[in-house]
Amino acid sequence: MTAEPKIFVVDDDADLLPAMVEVIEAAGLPARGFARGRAMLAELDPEWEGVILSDMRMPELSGLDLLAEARAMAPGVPFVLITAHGDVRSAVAAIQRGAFDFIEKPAPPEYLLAVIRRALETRRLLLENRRLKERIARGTDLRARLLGRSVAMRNCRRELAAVAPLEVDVLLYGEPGTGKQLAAQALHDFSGRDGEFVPVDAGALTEANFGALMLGEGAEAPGAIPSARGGTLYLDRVNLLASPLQQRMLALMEARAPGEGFRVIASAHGSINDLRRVGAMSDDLYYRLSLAEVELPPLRNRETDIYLLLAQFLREAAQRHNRRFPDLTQQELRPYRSYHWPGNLRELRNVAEKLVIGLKVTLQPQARGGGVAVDDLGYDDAMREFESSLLRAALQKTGGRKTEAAEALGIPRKRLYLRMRACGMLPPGQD
Ligand SMILES: Nc1ncnc2c1ncn2[C@@H]1O[C@H](COP(=O)(O)OP(=O)(O)OP(=O)(O)O)[C@@H](O)[C@H]1O
Repeated sequence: MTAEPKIFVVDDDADLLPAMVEVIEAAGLPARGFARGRAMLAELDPEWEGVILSDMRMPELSGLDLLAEARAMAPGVPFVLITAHGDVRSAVAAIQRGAFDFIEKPAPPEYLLAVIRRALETRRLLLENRRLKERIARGTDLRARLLGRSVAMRNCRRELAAVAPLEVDVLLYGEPGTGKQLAAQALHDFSGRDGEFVPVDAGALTEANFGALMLGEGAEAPGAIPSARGGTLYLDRVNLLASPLQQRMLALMEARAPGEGFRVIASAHGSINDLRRVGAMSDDLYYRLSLAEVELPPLRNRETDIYLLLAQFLREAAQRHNRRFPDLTQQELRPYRSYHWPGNLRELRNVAEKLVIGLKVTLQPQARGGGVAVDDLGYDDAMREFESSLLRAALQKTGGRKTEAAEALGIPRKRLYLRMRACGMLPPGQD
């Protein structure tokens, strides 16, 4: 039989062993025979979904000794001992030492098969139960890391928990400060991958430094890709990766050996479709990353989370600075819910920090095209923020058609490109 064996049969009797394997396989259960216990132990994997059936009397390693070693190596794998007729003492000892069951010789085939089927079912239920518990633990832990009770956040966590263990690359998208890097780290931690989580700012990669930073060519450090082998490469701001570098990245992703490669989690401020519309992403990379994309919702769409997050960030800041938790009146708190939060959770965290150390906080009322708190961003950044939301809105309205967007804004097409470049919406070299 070529299928993975479900039953290991151990017996030193050269006639009985093949006969038992034959009976079991005839019942549709792939089995493998071993004349020695040690040979079986060498093949035993603690995650195996099968069952061990072993004779009691064997010269090298008795059935009871084999039971003890198998229990130590793979405690969840059921072990059924075959004892001589009337050998009550061995049968009792086997059960006391954790055997699943015992069978007296000579056992009718139907009885043997019934015991094996019961043991297999027990094993299946045990593994299923464990996987279920792991899934629940993953969900609970995600809740503790990515805070928020809003429907948007709950959906987001559900999607993250679903993609975490899969062997697929992921695109996380959302406005600045919505928790993309936090989510990427959580995806890595729950992926079951043994390797490292290696973050790289794709916006800072150039043709000149790509080889050194990504592959370690001519550099002292090993490079991000070798470091992420068996783990996760977090490509932050993938929308800013220049087109030729997108091609190089894609080739490296395609060359990954199954099971040994690095998983890519990319982040961008827009969804895959947005990025394609503004021409920031090649079709090839698009198809690679479009399998799994998860949006991190903006804070203004998670109104019910604001106080909860503020309280948490205040607690953390108070602890960090060894200050007391600030008293805030209802009136002082009211603007927090209606404010636009362009910097999202990062901005809320900064505000909490200011409140704890006693600095003045001014939340500007929302302006059209995205409210911006000049206080927190500074004039230049605030203007850029305003300009990019204006450009994004025009492009969105025209389905990404730049000529029409330029017309709608009343500026020449060339100027639209220049302004998109200035706002980091176009990779260098594309116009
Ligand atoms: N759901 C959340 N619960 C608690 N803290 C959060 C949550 N989301 C984000 N944060 C915190 O907000 C800050 C910004 O998060 P993060 O750096 O992950 O955002 P980002 O989307 O990657 O930002 P950018 O796009 O600017 O790189 C971090 O301090 C992070 O710990």
